[in-house]
Amino acid sequence: MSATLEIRGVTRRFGKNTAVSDINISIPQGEMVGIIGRSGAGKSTLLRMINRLIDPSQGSIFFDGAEVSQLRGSPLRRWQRDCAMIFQQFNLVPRLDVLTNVLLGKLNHRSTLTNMFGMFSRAECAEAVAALERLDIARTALQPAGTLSGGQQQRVAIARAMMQQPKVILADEPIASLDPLNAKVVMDSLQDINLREGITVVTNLHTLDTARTYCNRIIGMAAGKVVFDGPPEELNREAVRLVYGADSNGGEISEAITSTSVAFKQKIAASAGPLEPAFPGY
Ligand SMILES: Nc1ncnc2c1ncn2[C@@H]1O[C@H](COP(=O)(O)OP(=O)(O)OP(=O)(O)O)[C@@H](O)[C@H]1O
Repeated sequence: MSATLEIRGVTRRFGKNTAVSDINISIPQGEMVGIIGRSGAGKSTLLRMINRLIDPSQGSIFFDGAEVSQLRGSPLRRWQRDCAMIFQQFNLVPRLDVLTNVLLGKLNHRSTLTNMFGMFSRAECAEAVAALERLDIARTALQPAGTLSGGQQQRVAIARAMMQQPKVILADEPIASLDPLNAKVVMDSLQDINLREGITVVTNLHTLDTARTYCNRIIGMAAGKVVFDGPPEELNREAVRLVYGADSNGGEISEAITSTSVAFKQKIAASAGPLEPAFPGY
């Protein structure tokens, strides 16, 4: 069954500041969508509204025809299970072992009573190990999660998300804290899940080349609005300028400064002079 995520006229204000302004997006099931934009463009706020970590000030969000922006109680918990979230800082419990962290993804599937006893079934443990194996980190299963590298921790977070058997995965800057090689492993994993399970993936990304490489649709945000929505091949120089703006000297934004990929780093190193980022964080 194909389920579409619909964002209709969604606005979010914080006091007088409008973080997200009248956004309309329709995402059919199975798309891999990258949301790009400068810091403060409203990317995280948008994802957090979809998952209902915060509520819209105006507008509605629908999934498979149901208005998720109105859900309360157990239907809301079901939506938050169907719509798994991955964060830049992994959000694991560092002192708990990796396997238990992954099993925590099952909590929303179980009754409060079962959760109180804290017991996981053999089938759930086997599922968690299989999720870790798929992400090539099963050997870390009994280590405290806090002892793993950033890249490994993000893979644990993805395994935990998979335990929710989600229909949608929202990833908020999933590779922003990782070195380029770990970033690639994490993006490869998200892409594999998208392609093999048909799970919709919507991910905020700081780096344009990552969005181009992995996403079949790119949404560019600037000042809370969608200023680009299309396939990577349509994201031309003019569209990039709309999303990121001109630099402080009025010059063009170079794609390389929105990149952390190994290929771009090598290109920068080989270029004639040092490339100063026009704004920090990109
Ligand atoms: N809880 C909050 N309270 C007040 N203002 C907020 C809150 N969350 C976000 N904002 C504001 O909303 C705007 C959009 O922030 P948001 O974090 O969504 O941007 P972003 O594009 O995700 O940026 P970044 O890439 O730096 O994470 C910013 O002006 C931010 O200061």
